[in-house]
Amino acid sequence: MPDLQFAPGQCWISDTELELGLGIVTGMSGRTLTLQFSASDTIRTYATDNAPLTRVLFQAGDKIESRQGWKMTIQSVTESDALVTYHGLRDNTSPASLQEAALNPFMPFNRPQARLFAGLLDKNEWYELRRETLAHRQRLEKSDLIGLGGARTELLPHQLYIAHEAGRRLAPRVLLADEVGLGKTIEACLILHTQLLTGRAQRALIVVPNPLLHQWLVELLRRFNLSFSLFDEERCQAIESSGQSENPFQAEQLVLCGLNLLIDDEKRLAQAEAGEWDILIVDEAHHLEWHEENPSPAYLAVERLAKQTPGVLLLTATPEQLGREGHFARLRLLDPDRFHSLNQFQQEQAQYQPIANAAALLINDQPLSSTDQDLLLKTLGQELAAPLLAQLTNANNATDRQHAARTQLTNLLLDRHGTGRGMFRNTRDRVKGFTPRVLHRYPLPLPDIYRDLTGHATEQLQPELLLPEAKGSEWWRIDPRVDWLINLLKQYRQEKILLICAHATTAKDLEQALRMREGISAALFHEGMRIIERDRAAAWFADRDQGCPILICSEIGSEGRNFQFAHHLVLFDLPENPDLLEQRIGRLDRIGQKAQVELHTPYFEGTAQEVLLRWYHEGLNAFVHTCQSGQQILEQLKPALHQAFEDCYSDPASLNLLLTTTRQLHEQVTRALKQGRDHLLELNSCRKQEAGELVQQLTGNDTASSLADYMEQLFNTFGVESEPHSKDSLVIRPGQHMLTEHFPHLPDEGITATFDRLTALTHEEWQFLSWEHPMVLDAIDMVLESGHGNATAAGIRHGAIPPGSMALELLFILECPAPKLLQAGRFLPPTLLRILIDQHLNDRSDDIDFSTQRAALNSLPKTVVQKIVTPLRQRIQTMITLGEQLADEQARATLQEAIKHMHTRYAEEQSRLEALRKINPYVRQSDVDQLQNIEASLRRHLDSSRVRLDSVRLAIGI
Ligand SMILES: Nc1ncnc2c1ncn2[C@@H]1O[C@H](COP(=O)(O)OP(=O)(O)OP(=O)(O)O)[C@@H](O)[C@H]1O
Repeated sequence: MPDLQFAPGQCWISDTELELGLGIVTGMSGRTLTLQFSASDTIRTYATDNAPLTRVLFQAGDKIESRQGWKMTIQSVTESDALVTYHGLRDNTSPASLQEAALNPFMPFNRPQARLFAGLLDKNEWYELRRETLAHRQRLEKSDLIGLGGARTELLPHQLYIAHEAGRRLAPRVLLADEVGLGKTIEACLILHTQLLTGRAQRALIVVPNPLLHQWLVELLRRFNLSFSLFDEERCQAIESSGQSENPFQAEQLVLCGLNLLIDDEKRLAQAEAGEWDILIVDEAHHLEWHEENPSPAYLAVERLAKQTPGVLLLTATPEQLGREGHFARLRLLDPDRFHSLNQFQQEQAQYQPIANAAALLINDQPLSSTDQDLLLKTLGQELAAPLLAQLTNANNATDRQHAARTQLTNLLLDRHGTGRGMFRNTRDRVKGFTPRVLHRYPLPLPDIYRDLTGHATEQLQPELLLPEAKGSEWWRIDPRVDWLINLLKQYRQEKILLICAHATTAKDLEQALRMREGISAALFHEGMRIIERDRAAAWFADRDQGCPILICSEIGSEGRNFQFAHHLVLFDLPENPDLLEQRIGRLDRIGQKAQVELHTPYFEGTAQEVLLRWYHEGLNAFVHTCQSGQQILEQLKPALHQAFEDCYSDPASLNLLLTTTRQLHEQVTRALKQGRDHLLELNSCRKQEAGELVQQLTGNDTASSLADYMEQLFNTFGVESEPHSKDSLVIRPGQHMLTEHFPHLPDEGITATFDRLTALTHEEWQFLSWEHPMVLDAIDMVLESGHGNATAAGIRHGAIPPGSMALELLFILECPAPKLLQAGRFLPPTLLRILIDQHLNDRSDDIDFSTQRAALNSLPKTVVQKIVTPLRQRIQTMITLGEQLADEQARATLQEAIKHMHTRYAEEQSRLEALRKINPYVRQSDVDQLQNIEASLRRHLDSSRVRLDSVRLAIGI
């Protein structure tokens, strides 16, 4: 590079760091010079012989700005002692002069035409990368599936349906109540992911039972790349004492904390309440006990948070575990205005039956009686229902028209009734694909030590707890269940076994028994251990090679944890609560379980243990099948069950009567649930067709994804090294000569990554690169926010551009500056408008596309380009002005289309909500109002959309 001619007071700009703004030469010494970049408060020293700097020189016609802020259009330029002075009209009124050192250092210098005229040109490949990036951003912002495809998850229809439904709402308030192990955590995270990526939420608080904290933390990071801060008392104190923030909950955007932190300490709760969250997620929400007169502290805490937070997601697999009252209470947290009276709620629940019946007839393609038709007319309104019913019942209509009417009526019914919008509940029966569950029963004789124990018959369920502690004659030395367990472990030597019992004492004793009697190492998991110890125990158990064969848990192990890598579950005792039994089994019987689930239950013959086991198995069929009705039946039959515990010695025949009654009730309740409210709820929790389409679209996106090619181009341009690692994976690391100091989310040691979903699911230690991965999103921003690639010039051999002539390719962006949460991009994403003008001012946009003829483009030395550009500056400016006019015309049509699309969407949505509101009290008036406000605001912002020149490419015929 030739030596550049520098002099103090001159204005230069850094080729590699445009963001520094204008720099003034402040000193020269030997072979170095110093520049001061006042805009960025930076001083840089360069070697004079290879400084990456370009001289800033303006010409007549250019607009410049002084340090004081006044503007001037240059009329002439003079030079003295290597410094230039500009002359023109100050603010277009009085004559003025401005020395180059007095230019405003903040003057934007990454505008493409300014760079073109200043000779600050990038390589052609940069321009191409920019153009592709603009096109990708446009596609991504318009997508309706944001947040759903980027997580490391299988694309499961029932989850995607819910996440798509709720994730797109502004401030979703829903109860996620899928049966155990169907993926509520994943659903909640998908909703959260969508809310965060679309800007609908920025601050999120997740509250979970303490034992599940780490599992959540890991799932959020590993599957969703969401880095939450784990809050406990220690962390709060650390933030307070560091002075970072008075309220620790204000110090972070994404916070995960245990429920106990909030209920144990009023100060922490008040701080969390003042956290200004956009969304609150509460896991295992059935813990929030509520009675009309006496709500629990946990309930009250969450109630306070839910009042302050626009979006609320409550998760529970067993919404009715604490009875209907509890269910009502959770819905009340979501919408206190709607659910103000338990009594009214219960009455409404009973009224859904006829509507559910009609929906079932429609879904099952069965004829509608005149009573059913009347009901549809009454519930949906004449206007809507009458034409559809006519279409359905007209025998002359083609079957596909009848089918369409049937589907539409079903959709209307599902839309407008029940807890549809406020609650989702998928069941195993509908989701399907789960492995079978098999029960193995092991009758054992009741040992004498337990025979004479006085106490309540229910205490026989865990008789070991009644024995006084006595060293040397502990229960586990004599209890036949322990011998049985040792044998089982020997039988399944190669397998992992999860054991759950009701109490921590039993768990601890069992661990001791296995160790002392057989030298078997067992991991322990109970409430007396610290969370970190529990996590360690779970990890030891999970370790395939070095891990222990058995994990012994007290009841807390039965909630929320993922142990589906094992398929043997020992129910050392049985809980007296069907939902709890399902929770226990759900540790293994959950998504991801590949083998048949083996349930092992030892019991003492002729005792309450046998009664309970038979009641569950022969009465409720609760072992091999999820029992939805169990809780309700227990409420009715509890006294009879307890009586059977008492009578098992004296009157074994009474048990048969109880079993018969239970079976009958089970059938009845199951039938009612299938037909009634819950059935409607199930149908609405995953509409098969829409869910299937979502899976199809996302799978299509995965396979058609051009991400790998795009990222390769990006890596090459930025100097990031990438090389294949193994099939479907690559290693990415910072290169020796990177263009930026840091490439986003690329640590010094590099990463291994894959673009393939299946590979990502089996290799959780690798990054899953999708269009939603933070590395990709931040790299897109980096390309677009820097001016890189927005001005280039190339020599071209092209029939339409004879040697010596030129053409200008202009990339404009039509953009709607609007707050992120309005999601204007759904209608008008930043839209790329490409215009190509030749030297004779002809629009050649449709004839010439350089991107398809990259080989014909040749790079030209900067000095050559500048020699060509300088005398043609006026002409180039005219070409740009013409391009702007053409782009404006194109933009008008695009904008009209976007506004029309937006109106149609909102009109549909509004009329749907208005109609829903009339008949479904679960739809809030605020939902309808909100929709109207959003539409008005969107319209305002769309109207103020503008076209901006993003990049230029000068093509010079050679
Ligand atoms: N789409 C998915 N892709 C991959 N794994 C999944 C998916 N959905 C769920 N899983 C896995 O299945 C298991 C159950 O999911 P999750 O914990 O979300 O269920 P849950 O309904 O919250 O369970 P519980 O009722 O026990 O709280 C977890 O190990 C989870 O990682």
